[in-house]
Formats: sequence, structure tokens, C-alpha cells
Amino acid sequence: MSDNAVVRVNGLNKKFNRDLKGSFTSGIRTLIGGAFKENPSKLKAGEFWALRNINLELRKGESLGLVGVNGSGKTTLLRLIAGVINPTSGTIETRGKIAPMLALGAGFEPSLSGSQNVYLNMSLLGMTTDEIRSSYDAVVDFAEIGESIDAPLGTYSTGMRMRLGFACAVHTDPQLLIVDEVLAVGDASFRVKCRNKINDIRKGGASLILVSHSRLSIEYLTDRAIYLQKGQVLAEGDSKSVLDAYEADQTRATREKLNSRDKPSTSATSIETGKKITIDHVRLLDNAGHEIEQIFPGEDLTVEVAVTAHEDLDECAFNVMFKPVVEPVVYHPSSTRDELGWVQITKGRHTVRMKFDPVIYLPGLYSIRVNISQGSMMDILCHVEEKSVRVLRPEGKIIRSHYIPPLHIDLAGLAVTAPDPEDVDFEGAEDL
Ligand SMILES: Nc1ncnc2c1ncn2[C@@H]1O[C@H](COP(=O)(O)OP(=O)(O)OP(=O)(O)O)[C@@H](O)[C@H]1O
Repeated sequence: MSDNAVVRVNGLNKKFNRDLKGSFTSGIRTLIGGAFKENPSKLKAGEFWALRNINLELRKGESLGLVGVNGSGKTTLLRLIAGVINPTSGTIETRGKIAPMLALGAGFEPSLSGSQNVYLNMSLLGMTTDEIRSSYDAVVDFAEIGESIDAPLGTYSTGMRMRLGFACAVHTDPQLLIVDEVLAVGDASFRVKCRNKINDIRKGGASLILVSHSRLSIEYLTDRAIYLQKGQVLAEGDSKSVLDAYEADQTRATREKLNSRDKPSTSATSIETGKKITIDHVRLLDNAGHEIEQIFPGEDLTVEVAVTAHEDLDECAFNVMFKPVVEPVVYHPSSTRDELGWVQITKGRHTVRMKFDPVIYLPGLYSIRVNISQGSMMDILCHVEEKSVRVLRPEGKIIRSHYIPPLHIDLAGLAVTAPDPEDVDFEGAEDL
């Protein structure tokens, strides 16, 4: 391992067994090593590769982000580096103390007091009794446990246990922080305290490996990132380009999923009540009438709906639903409620355009549903869900609001310089 390396992973493979019994047996085999002389590169029934041929090196002071969809192997990699589980094959070398923030407080003993658990936990993390004694007050103070520190840990709430676990981990003078996802430790102010503590440790020269589904956390807190897919490294490099690759894949996957569902051109797949009207196509247009797939917040978006009515229809409405791919519906405009009243659709072909002015979404991927309803009970005559639009994040901006109001700020003559991303204050902006 090179002089300033903190972690070096070489040809790492990890297999698991899908069924519980097999998982237990292979766990025992891994623990007792080569006694069974099984071939580690072969998969037996029920086994699968959670990680395949992983190589990485992390140097002192560097921070690495891990991204990938659920089940891609991020946590497994963290647990292997933290030494919680053993690899099937390959090597992991680490240098210095590691503060693993994975299952916080998982190693606590419920029958012992909080205080006794501090000694137990910190000694497992590599601290001597003298070192623990000298940082004990700081740990208890940080965890905000108060007098309960002398009560049995079994009486603590989950939040208290996690706070104590976090406090122990960060007071071990670690050279490497291993942080899994959201630090859902306590309330918002405690989370801010945790994040600031992590930043302090990093400023002291420690390295960081972070798993997060938050683009902001990865982009701003890590120098490099690895994109894992089905246990393999799909992309590696500076965090921004890795995130772009990851998000592009997600967009593609979502679009394919949407397209494989309701095909608007074949009325057979759209939901219809009777055969009164068919949606021929839905297109998303910019102000120049060009078909688009992505916009920036604040830009206009027109949803064009072409229909063929098979008879005259009255009391109709064109409804659009913008649905963030991971959130509930946030915006649900309708020609009836928002503007015009009932629409009379005469038999024949029509192309209706609905322009939303301006689009006020958070950056992210949205699916767009269109339906045509009839009457005050809003019977759905025809329904499609086929389009997705990506709202882009303007370079260098943090956007937390659905509406982006213009900023009027009087700096009273103060000078302005471009911020270093590392100096951006995340307080209250994003959970790590
Ligand atoms: N002890 C285990 N036994 C069997 N399978 C496991 C075990 N631990 C993890 N897995 C499986 O290994 C794969 C990788 O899991 P892992 O938790 O590393 O993914 P992840 O990328 O961290 O996912 P998430 O984003 O949901 O946390 C998953 O299919 C998971 O079900």
C-alpha cells in the first residue's frame, strides 16, 4: 500500500446466498476460511455476487462517494472495508483507526449502562482505556444523553442509542470515516451537529467514504465517486461526472419503463371507458415548438395532446398530472379548473396545447400523465402515461424550493467572490 493510502482494495469479490440457511452456511464457511476447500470463484445454488472485482485506493484526506440503485452493493462494500464482514476473495488493506457509521450502536450490550457501553464500544473501535477515559466526557456531552448515561442501554430509545453510537465513533480520532446514507440520528439540530463534526474530522486530514442517494451530498462532500451496478464498478472518476452517468442511466431506465406501459398511439393500451375518444400523441414542447425532454426550472413547458374524438363530446376536460418519479403528485393542472370551463370536443381530430408558465419544479425526473375526463364526476374517457421530463439543476445552484423566487439582495457595497464548493454552508440545506 502506498505511503499515503488509507484504504486499498484489490480484486475484491463477495458472494451471498439468497436463502437464509445457505446464507448461514456460507457465513460459517467464510469465518473458518479454507477448511471446506470450496472454490471461491464458483457460485452454488442460491448464491450470487454482491460485489465483483472491486479495486480502489483512497489516500489520506481524500473522500470517496458510492452511488448506485438499491441492492447494487454499496453497503456491502462499506461493511467489508470496515471489517464487519469478510470478503469471499481479494484483499482489503486499511491504515489507521476507522470510524464506521453503519449500524450505529449495533454492538451495544442492552444489559450494561450507557457509560459501560461507551467503554465497550470505543475499545472495540481500537481505543485504549486511558484514551476512552480522557474523551469520555466529550462523548457523553456530544450524545446529549444526560443522566440516562448510567441507566441500562436497554431502556434507551433507538435515537438515543444511535446518538451514543455516533458519539463513540467520532471521538476515536479516526483516520477514515465510513458513513452510510442519511445520518438519521436524532432531530434536525443533532444531524447538523453530526455533519459539522464529520467536517471537522475531515478538516483534520481524515478520509471519508460516503454512501448517499443525495446528489448534493456526493457532489459537495466527495472528491471522487464510484458508480456500482449489480456489484460491479460501472463508472469511476470525479464525483460530478459519475453522478451524471448514474442519473443518465436512471433517466433512461425510467423512460423505458414509462414507454413500456401506456403506448398512446395504440388505443388498446390506453385506459378507455367506451370508445369515445383516443389520445393520438402527447408531446412536450418548448416556446419555439421543438419537442424537448429536459428543461431548467423557470422555463416554459407546453404539453401538446392530439386526440381523435369518435363522436361529439361535451363537458370535457384535458387534465395533466406531473408526477415526480419518487414523490407524490405536486402539480395537477386541468383545463376545467384552471382556465376555461368545460370543453366541447367535436367529432374528429384536434391538437390541444397546454402551456405552463413558468415551470416551477425542483430539479429531478417527472413523469407526465394526460387524461381526458367528462362531467363533474370526471369520468376518465382516455388516459396515457408516457412522457418524462427532466428538470435540470442550473450549474452551481442549490434548489430546495418548488418555486424559485427572484433574489433581491442589497449587499450594502460588500464585495462578492465565487465560493469554493467546500465552503458552501449546508446547514439546513440538505441532510447528509
Ligand atoms: N447478509 C446477506 N445475505 C444475503 N444477501 C445479502 C446480505 N447482505 C446484503 N445482501 C444482498 O446483497 C445485495 C447488495 O446489498 P447492499 O445492501 O450492499 O446494497 P446497497 O447498494 O447498499 O443497497 P441500498 O441502497 O438499498 O442500501 C442485495 O441484493 C442484498 O439483498
